[in-house]
Amino acid sequence: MLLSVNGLTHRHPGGTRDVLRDVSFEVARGESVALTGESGSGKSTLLHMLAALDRPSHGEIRFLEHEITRLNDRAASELRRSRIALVFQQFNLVPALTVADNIALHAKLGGRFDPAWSAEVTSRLGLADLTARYPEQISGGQQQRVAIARALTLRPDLLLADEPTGNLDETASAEVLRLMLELVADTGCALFLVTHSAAIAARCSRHLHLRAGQVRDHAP
Ligand SMILES: Nc1ncnc2c1ncn2[C@@H]1O[C@H](COP(=O)(O)OP(=O)(O)OP(=O)(O)O)[C@@H](O)[C@H]1O
Repeated sequence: MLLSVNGLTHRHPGGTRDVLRDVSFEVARGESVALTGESGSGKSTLLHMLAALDRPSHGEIRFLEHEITRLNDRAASELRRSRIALVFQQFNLVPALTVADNIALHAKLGGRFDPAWSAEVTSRLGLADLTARYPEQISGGQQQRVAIARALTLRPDLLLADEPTGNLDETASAEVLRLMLELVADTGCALFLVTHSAAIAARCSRHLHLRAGQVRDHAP
C-alpha cells in the first residue's frame, strides 16, 4: 500500500476538541482520492499531516517505507522534495525566480529534473509563453498553474492538493484536473485532493468525506 493512515487523532495546540478522531484509510498507487467536508471539518489539517508538515496527537501515517509522523524536519522536507508534491492554496512561488525556474525548482532540488517532461507539463498547462516572467508579472490563475506545473514536474509518488483549481475558470480547472489524473494513470502515483466541488470529486476514483472528525467513503 502506498499510504496507510491508522488511528489518526488530532487536537490543535490550545484547541478544545479533536479535529480528527481515529481516522484510518489507505490509498493505493493509481488511485485519485477526493476529500470533501464542510468548512472547518479538518480537511487542511489532515492534508498537512499527510505532507508531514504537522504531527498528529496520536496515530500513524505510513508512506512507502517511511513512518511520516516520526520523521524529523529535515527528513520530512527531503521527502517533500522527492516523493510528495504539494499544491496548496498559497502557491509559495519564489518571487526572485522566473516561471521556468519556479517550475523546475523542486525537481532540481530533489535531483529528479527531466527537462523534456518539464517542458511538456509547462506547455500542457498553457505556460509556455510565460516562462521568462516573474510570479508578480502573471495572474493569480497563472500562478496557480505554475504551482501545479512545479508539482507535476517532480513526478511524485503522492500528489497532495488543496483546492488546486480554486482560482481557475471551468475550462482551465477541467484541464488541470485532467492533467493530474493523467499523471496518476501514466506514472502510477496517487492523487489526494481537497475540494468543495462535487464535479471534481465525481471525476476522482474515490471520494472520502470528513465529518465530525471522521473519514468515510462517500456513497455515490
Ligand atoms: N493551528 C491551529 N490552531 C488551532 N486551531 C486550528 C488550527 N488550524 C486549524 N484549526 C481549527 O481546526 C479546525 C479544522 O480546520 P481546517 O483548516 O483543517 O478545516 P478545513 O476543513 O480545511 O476548512 P476550510 O474548508 O474552511 O478550508 C477548524 O475549527 C480550525 O479553526
